Amino acid sequence: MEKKYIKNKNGVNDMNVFVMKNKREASQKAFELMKQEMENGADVFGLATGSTPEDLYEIMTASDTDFSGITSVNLDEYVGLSPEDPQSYHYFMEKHLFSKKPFKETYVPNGLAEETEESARYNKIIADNPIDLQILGIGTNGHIGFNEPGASFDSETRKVALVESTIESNKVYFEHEEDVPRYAYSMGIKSIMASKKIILMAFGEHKAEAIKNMIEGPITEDVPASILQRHPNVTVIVDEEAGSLLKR
Ligand SMILES: N[C@@H]1[C@@H](O)[C@H](O)[C@@H](COP(=O)(O)O)O[C@@H]1O
Repeated sequence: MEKKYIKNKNGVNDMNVFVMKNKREASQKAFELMKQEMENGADVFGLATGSTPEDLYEIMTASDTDFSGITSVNLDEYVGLSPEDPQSYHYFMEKHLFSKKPFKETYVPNGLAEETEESARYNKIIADNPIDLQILGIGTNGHIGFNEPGASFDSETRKVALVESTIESNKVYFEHEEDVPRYAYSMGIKSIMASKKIILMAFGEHKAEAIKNMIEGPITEDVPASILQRHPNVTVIVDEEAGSLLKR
């Protein structure tokens, strides 16, 4: 089952919003859009971590689609974690996708690198590999990547401090709360906005408020994802729970 809403906004771009029955169907939809983009020549993907894209990555790995011509650029990484650390986003990407499907090139920020050098290195990677299709999740507070509320819409890759609610949400992935890193390297909002197309997915009731604010609320740095209203090509794919507060 699929319902499509185009949210008309005065003076800003329309967003394609698909409300799907569940995460599986939503991820299948995202995969179809991804394949369409590949047929249209897309060869650089911006990729995300977290529970949101897990099913999409599973569908990608189970498919016979060839990704060996695709370059991927990930959104973020925890500062202080090595790529081999099972809690790192490097490890997550290897486990869920890269170890199963060969890509041409894969980039993730290096959590062990020094701040200034790493930010410059990653900004150059993004400049050299303009993103055709960016996959996004969303935090319960409306963050994208690790761009927390208050992040400048002009931001590029940099070291960011995670806010308390993000640490709280992410502690389920760690044995002890004090193990959750307090900082991350994150692609900035300006770089996310530079991608040609964006697919943002969200699942579960706990995301409903963020989805409503992102699509129907004012464009404000207090809700980082609200900037997507200004992007010319965004598709939002949610399950019924995450879409439950949207106006029909
Ligand atoms: N930095 C990541 C984001 O890229 C992700 O979209 C979000 C939601 O996570 P989840 O998909 O697990 O709900 O939070 C994390 O903190």
